Formats: sequence, C-alpha cells, structure tokens
Amino acid sequence: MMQADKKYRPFQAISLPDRQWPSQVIDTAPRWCSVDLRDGNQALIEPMDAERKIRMFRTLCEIGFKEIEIGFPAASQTDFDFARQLIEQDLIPEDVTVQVLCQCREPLIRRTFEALRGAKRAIVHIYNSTSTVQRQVVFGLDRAGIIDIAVGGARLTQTLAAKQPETEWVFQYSPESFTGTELEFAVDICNAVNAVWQPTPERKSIVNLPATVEMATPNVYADQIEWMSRNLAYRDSIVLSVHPHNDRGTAVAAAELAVMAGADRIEGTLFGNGERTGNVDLVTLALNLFTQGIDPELDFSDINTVARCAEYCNQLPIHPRHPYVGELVFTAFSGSHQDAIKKGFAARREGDIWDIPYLPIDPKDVGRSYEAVIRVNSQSGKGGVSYLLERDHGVVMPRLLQIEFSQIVQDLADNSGKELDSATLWTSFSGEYLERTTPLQLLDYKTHGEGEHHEREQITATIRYRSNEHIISGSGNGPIAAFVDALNRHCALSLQVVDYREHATGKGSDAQAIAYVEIGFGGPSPTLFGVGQAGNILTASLSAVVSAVNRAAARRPDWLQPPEDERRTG
Ligand SMILES: CC(=O)SCCNC(=O)CCNC(=O)[C@H](O)C(C)(C)COP(=O)(O)OP(=O)(O)OC[C@H]1O[C@@H](n2cnc3c(N)ncnc32)[C@H](O)[C@@H]1OP(=O)(O)O
Ligand SMILES: CC(C)C(=O)C(=O)O
Ligand SMILES: [Mg+2]
Repeated sequence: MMQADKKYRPFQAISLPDRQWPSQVIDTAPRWCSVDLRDGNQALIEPMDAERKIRMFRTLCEIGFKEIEIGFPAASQTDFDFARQLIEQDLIPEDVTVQVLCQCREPLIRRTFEALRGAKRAIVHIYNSTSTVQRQVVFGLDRAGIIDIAVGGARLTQTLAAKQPETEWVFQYSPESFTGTELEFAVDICNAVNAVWQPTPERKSIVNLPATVEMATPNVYADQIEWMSRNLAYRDSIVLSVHPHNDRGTAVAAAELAVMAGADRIEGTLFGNGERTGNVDLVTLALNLFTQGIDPELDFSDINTVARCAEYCNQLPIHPRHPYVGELVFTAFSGSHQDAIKKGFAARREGDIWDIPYLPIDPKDVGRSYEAVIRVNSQSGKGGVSYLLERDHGVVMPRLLQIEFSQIVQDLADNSGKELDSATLWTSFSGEYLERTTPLQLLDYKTHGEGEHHEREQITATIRYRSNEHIISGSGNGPIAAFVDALNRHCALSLQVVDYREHATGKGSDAQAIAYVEIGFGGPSPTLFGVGQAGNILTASLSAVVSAVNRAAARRPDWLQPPEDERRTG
C-alpha cells in the first residue's frame, strides 16, 4: 500500500463546540422506514422479481414497519408494476404508508405519479446529489444550479400531487451524498425545497440526510445532524430522517448517535443489505433498543423466519456472526464463557432482569432456543461439557468428576480437531464410566441388616471376573461400604470411598438413578470416579464402585487379582 497521506485526506471536523448530543439518552423508538425494496433491491446481483417483492413486503408489514420504500417506479417496469399491484390489489395495510424514490427529472417524476395513482397515502421521495465532488463531476453545476434541480423537482411533485387529490401526499427530499456536502449548502438546498412545499406541523415534510457514503467517525455524523437540526428552517414542520450506509462499518453507531443528535426517523434495511457494505441494519438497531428495555415497535420474536425471508428475497446469505441473528451468535465454544453462562443460568430466578454473562439478549426473545448456547470443541472446558450432559441426559456430575471427564473430552477434541456434539459426548461418557463391565461385572447381590438396629449391613454379591463367577461377601456401615469391604477382602485391595453422590434422572416410569463414587486406592495413587446408572439406587451405586475398579484396572492391568473366593462357579 502506498503512503496514505499521498492519496487520502482526513475528513474536515465540524465546528460544534456546544454540541448537545453526547449527553442525550435514547428512550423511545424512532420512526422506522424500510428501504429493502429500493436501496436493498438496487444493490442486488439480480433485483427481486414480483414474487420476491411481495414476500418481502408482507414480511415487513408483519414485523410492524409503517413506512416502506417499495421501489423506484420510474426506473423499471418491475418496480412500476409492483406499485400498481399493491395499489390495485389493495395489499397495503391501512396503517402502512408506501414510499417511492425518484430523481428530480420531469419525465421520471411524472411516471412516478402514474405509478401511485389511486394510493390512499404515499411518500414521494425526490433526491439529487449535493456533494462538492458530485456538483463538479456529475452535474458540472454551481450551487445555484444544483438548487434549481431540487426546486424544480419539488415544484413538479407539488403540481402533480394536486392533480391526484384522492391520495394523501407526503413529500420527502434527500440532499444525496449529504455527508460530502458543506453544511451551509445542505441547509440552503433543504430550505429551498421546503420553501416550495411549505410544510406545517400538521402536514410535515421529510428531510432525509443520507450518509450516502459513510466518510467519518459516527460522532462527526452526529455533529452534522445536530447542526442541521438546529439550522433548518421549518424545523417544527419537518420529520428529520437519517439514512446511514456502512462503508466504515459504523452505520449502527452513526444512526444511534444521529438519533441522540435530533433525528426522528431512520431509513435502513433488514440485516443491513444495501449498496456496497450495506444500509444501516434496522434489526440490530431495534434489538439494541430492546436490550435497553425500550420497546422497538418492531417485532423480531421470530427472527429466523425474517432471516430466511431476507436470504430468499436478496439471494444473499447472512453471516453466522451477524448481531442477534447469525447462526453462531448465541453459541459459546470457549471454556471460560461456558462456565460463566452455565453459572448465570443456574443463578437466574424466574422474573429476574436478564443478566446472563456473554448473552446480551435472551435467545428465546427472538425465537431462538438454548440448544446452541454451548457447543464443545478443543477450546471448551468442564462447564460446557457438564452443561450438555445435564441438559440432554440429566447427568449432574460432581465438580471433581467434571474435571476428570473434561480431560478425556479435551483429548478427544484435540485428536479430532473438530466439534464434539452432545451425542458424541454421551457416547464417550457412557463408554468411559457406564459400560465398564470388564474385568469385573456385578451380576447379583443380596443385603441384610446386622445387629438389633441394623447398625451394620451385610452383602453377598455374585460377580464375574473375566469369565468366572465368584460369590463374595463383606460388611460395613452401609451396603456400599459392605460391597467395598467384600472386594477388598476377596481381591486383596484397599479401596476407600472418598465421595459418593446420587440423584434421579428422568421422570415417572422412565426414572433411573445415577450414582457417582470417587474411590481411593490406598497409597499415593490418585482417586478415580466410577458412575453407575440403574432403575434402583443401590444397583446404581454398586455398579459405580465396579466402574471405578474397572477403570483403575484398565490403567494398570496387573493390579486387579482374581477374587480369592468362598465359592467359585462356572
Ligand atoms: C444513493 C442512491 O441510492 S440514489 C438512487 C440510485 N438508484 C438508482 O439509480 C436505481 C434506479 N435508476 C435507474 O434505473 C436509472 O438510473 C434511471 C432509469 C432512473 C435513469 O437512467 P438514465 O436516464 O440512463 O440516467 P442515469 O441514471 O444514468 O442518470 C444520469 C443523468 O441523470 C442526472 N441525474 C442523476 N441523478 C439525478 C437526480 N437525482 N436528479 C436530477 N438529475 C439526475 C445526471 O446528471 C445525468 O445527467 P446527464 O445524462 O445529463 O449527464
Ligand atoms: C436516495 C438516497 C436517500 C440514498 O439512498 C442515499 O443517499 O444513500
Ligand atoms: Mg442509500
């Protein structure tokens, strides 16, 4: 890349030392206008056909847009026919106003009014470029010449509107390329247009100030908007609208600061489709408000359906990390995020203000589930793994077992280099703990209490060691201790139960018990967990002991000797 200062120049700062916008707070939704069917459409590889346009229009109405720019009817027959279809087939809801765009050129304005014949209410939006560069390069005109174009357009719209009195007309003017226009000139041209239209507080015109190309940081746009808001004539008779584009990737910020600076209305598109890097994304803006506790007056409670509509109509995919909607935006792969999310959910009580770490919005509010909130790969930790086992299998592992099992998962993930889905985790958990039946297998057992008050428990168990069955017996202060005693005596072991937990999984006739035992092996060797699952809690517990012994035996094949039994069968 060549030296930047030889090719580019910084944007000139706006002098507004007493700017007020930084201390303003947004507490209500602005007026929204969707320009998906015009600005979004004009940027597509293949503009929408009639069927796609209708589908997009219906979706926009369902979301709750009250102003929808439906196209540029003078530009193409498709756009003209679409306007006619909406009007003639009475497809425009009572509370929705359609808007159309047109250059300030006579034949185009005439054709635009033809397209709108019979509409109940419509916004006619005229524009011409006002920036320094476009005045010179595109029009070859001075400021007065550019004002003449705009005023000519304003006069003609007024004249033609008067000839179609069945329609309630609203006029909108955009000094296109506003961000590249000197502010004094922008205000002059808007004032000249409004001097023709003579708006009143009851019949307002719309002045739309587009960041046709986003040229500076969002605070500069806010300064421009506040300056215009202060200096425009007819201010109380104007709806001040903004139309940010996203060339610098800051359109959302620019729109928000513009509202703080006095804008009443925002034009943009669903998920930010539009020229170049797009128009401002109205979904993000609306949901940003929602997460501040402000009603956005747009309904994105089924965001996936809206996304599928936008993808179908625009024939463009939405990025998996797009705010609020992307496939991955409610997913944490990384361990510390998973840990915090899991704890956040556990701490949350019904009716609490939403405050879950790493989830700025409740996925359910936009129709998403918690299904994808935690996914596991090599970046994940015990929190994520245990969250999935608990969510999908009701397994609530003790903390030390979480640590032990997550190491096994980590090795799996590192070796595969891939995501491990919940089914794979369960297969691994079952294989590691629940299906450990060699070399030792518990076949049967009987217990009975000893002493006057059953102070001690006696057990007689049938076990299989490799292919031989053995009957072993022992006693202890409970059946698990008795079983451990039997194994210790018959297999010359020195097992101790370090920790024991159990709980039910499932409900009703499907209910199962799951037991976790942490077993010490005497001497310095570390403890190991065993897990057992069965219809009965004692069977689950004894199976958990067997699971731990078998896991230890798998690590040290010469460690477990055949039982020195009282009776051998088979
Ligand atoms: C920032 C925006 O998004 S603005 C909206 C842009 N959208 C579109 O352009 C999509 C639809 N447009 C079209 O299909 C075509 O441009 C049409 C059919 C409207 C017009 O096509 P054409 O007649 O071929 O003219 P074209 O668009 O090339 O415009 C260029 C001419 O119009 C003039 N012009 C451009 N914009 C305007 C305007 N807003 N008002 C008045 N004159 C204008 C130019 O100076 C140029 O004049 P010249 O031929 O004397 O040099
Ligand atoms: C027509 C105008 C409003 C426009 O789309 C722009 O300037 O980006
Ligand atoms: Mg635009």
